[in-house]
Amino acid sequence: MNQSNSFSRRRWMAGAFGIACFTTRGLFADYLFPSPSMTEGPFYPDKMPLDQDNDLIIIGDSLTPAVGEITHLTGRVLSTSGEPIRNATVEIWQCDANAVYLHTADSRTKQSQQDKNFQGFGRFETASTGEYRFRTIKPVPYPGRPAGHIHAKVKVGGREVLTTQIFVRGAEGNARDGIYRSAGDVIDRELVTADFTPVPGSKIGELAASFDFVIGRTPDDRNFPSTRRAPR
Ligand SMILES: O=C(O)c1ccc(O)c(O)c1
Repeated sequence: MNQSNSFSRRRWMAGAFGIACFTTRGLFADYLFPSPSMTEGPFYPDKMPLDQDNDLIIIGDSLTPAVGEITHLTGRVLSTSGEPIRNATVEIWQCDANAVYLHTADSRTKQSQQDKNFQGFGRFETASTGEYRFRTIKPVPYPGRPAGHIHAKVKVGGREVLTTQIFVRGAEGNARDGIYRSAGDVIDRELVTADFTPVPGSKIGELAASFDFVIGRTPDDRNFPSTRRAPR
């Protein structure tokens, strides 16, 4: 075996190795699981509140906060390859502590129960890190919906790219909630569930919840479970 032959054989092997790595990269690449889409439900606000900021606890410059367990909901908007998505608009809406939505079909019949200090809807636009934050309340059950949940919608460039819901890990009503159960398999339910944990040192019992919105589909989608991992 002469020198050049050996050299070219090594080159060929290196080339083949490179091609093999390239072609298998798709199988072994690490993609985030896309957030499952879930129903918008009947109560996306039909009349937007004047205050649509990311603090749902205080309306305008009111001094009276909403009733409920104050929750700092934070997270990121990401692509399935883990890139932060900037200029994404995250909208959330949920019923108040008395289970009344900011929607005339709901509040009309429950006016006296409505918490007038709960904003019911909020918006946040992401910057380059894809991060968002809201101050809201821990969601409570709604008649017929035993699992408390926060509705969410993500828009990019004005286009709706995801409508989903955020559920509370360990909530007693989860197992009885038809919409939670229909989210998909156990992984899908995991992907729409967040821990609501006490904020260390908070004297008023605030909670923190972290939830990433992962937009899109993995190239291999549902075929290679080993390549899918849950958002943190
Ligand atoms: O179908 C319903 O009645 C219903 C009620 C409340 C919700 O938040 C929802 O998503 C659906």
